[in-house]
Amino acid sequence: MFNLTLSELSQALSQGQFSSLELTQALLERIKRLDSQYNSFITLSEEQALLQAKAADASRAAGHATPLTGLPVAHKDLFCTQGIRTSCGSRMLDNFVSPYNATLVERLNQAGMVTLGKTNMDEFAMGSSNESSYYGPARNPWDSQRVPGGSSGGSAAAVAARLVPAATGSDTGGSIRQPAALCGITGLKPTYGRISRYGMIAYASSFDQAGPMTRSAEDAALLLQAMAGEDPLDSTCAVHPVPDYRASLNNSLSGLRIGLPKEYFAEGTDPEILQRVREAVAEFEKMGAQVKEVSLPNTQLSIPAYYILAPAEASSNLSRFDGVRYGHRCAAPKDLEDLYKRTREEGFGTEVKRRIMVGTYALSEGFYDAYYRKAQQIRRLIQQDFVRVLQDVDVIMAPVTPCAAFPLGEKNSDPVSMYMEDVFTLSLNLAGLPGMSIPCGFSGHLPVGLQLIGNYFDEARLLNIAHQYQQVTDWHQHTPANLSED
Ligand SMILES: NC(=O)C[C@H](N)C(=O)O
Repeated sequence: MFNLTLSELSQALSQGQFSSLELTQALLERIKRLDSQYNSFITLSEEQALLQAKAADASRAAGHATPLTGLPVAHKDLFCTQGIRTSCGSRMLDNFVSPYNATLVERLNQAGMVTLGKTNMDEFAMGSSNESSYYGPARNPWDSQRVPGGSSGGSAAAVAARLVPAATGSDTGGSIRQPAALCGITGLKPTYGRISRYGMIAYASSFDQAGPMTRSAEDAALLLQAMAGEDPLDSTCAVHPVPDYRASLNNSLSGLRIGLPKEYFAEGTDPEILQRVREAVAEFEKMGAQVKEVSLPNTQLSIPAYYILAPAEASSNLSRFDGVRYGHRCAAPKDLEDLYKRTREEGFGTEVKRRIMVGTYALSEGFYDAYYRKAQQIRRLIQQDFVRVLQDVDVIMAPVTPCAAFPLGEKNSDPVSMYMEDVFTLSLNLAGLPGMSIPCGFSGHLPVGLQLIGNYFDEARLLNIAHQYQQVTDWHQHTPANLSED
């Protein structure tokens, strides 16, 4: 049962092959047995999970099951969960239990899903390797000496290790797609505003977007269906109709126009990765797609622009962690200033402090025009590049990452080399566009991701393209060798 997708599990539950309670117990047992190898969970919510599973079985028996009823899920530890700790991977929130659920969590609960626990992540979602977590790094199930990517590394590792069939993630500059690529799973970052951010701990509010991390595009469609849609509690959440994502999964790709941005195929990327991406594109040509080269000329400006704007927003968002209202509070403060200083000194890790300082500097009097304003102008140019190209093509295809999963510790001491990991992912966040990562082969023993970039609110098309690819290839079904005996 561990290798089944959400869609297959849903069918097995409706046919009575096993109950949600049995499935939940089996997965909890498996997590307890294996997760010391991956460190993919920060918190297990066993008690609540068993209650939710029993309730799901009861509602199925009463004839009220939805396609998600009784299916297990894990949430990245930045989604607030009532009664279950939400740490955001930080000492600052190590003791924080939210009094309410994030809208996304609430919606999946309402659909009958069972929350197994909260997954590991880079502290406050800042990182591309999961190594900045206060709870220690998560590890890649394909090679435990390597990183799973970040910041949603725990979610990706848990899904890849078959500890849970699906998890939630968030993507500010690549945090769903990059770990999905490094762990060989399917990850979708929807259009900015497609899913409510209410109850998702804010990092960079104009970029942050939640999304599903699954083993197939079909499962991503199933989860997105329940997650997407307008929310009066988040004013940036889009008022835009939610289509039936599964209805278009089997549309033909004949005539599909694919753009390959030449800036994403330049030197500096692992040649094996470029080769796998080209092979994947050839599969689409066999299905009747037309391919042409396109140009996104401002691509090389996306890293400097993002690493001004995201820290600027973070420096503002994280000012709320002051030891007064909730979270960590230093012992015996002398006065208010001492309380702020020591609380923040003790509560935040190195990368978070670095970004708060960079962001505060970029926003400060006299530097604002040189950095923040310039970066906003670049953001607009990058967005215009995409808008122009997406008038001529239906989808842009590219690598997700410049290299496969790297060894733990390799980039940790050099922030810029870590930031370079995001070179192919964060321009989408600057533009607010949707993107996906799907497995498309291997570089050595490590998985490679293919990135699909679509127009605003065109998630249905991305899911259709990914699903069709997964009908003619089996990369998404590969399992890390040490797990195949289960
Ligand atoms: N949160 C993200 O999307 C990860 C990105 N690497 C960052 O550190 O900002």
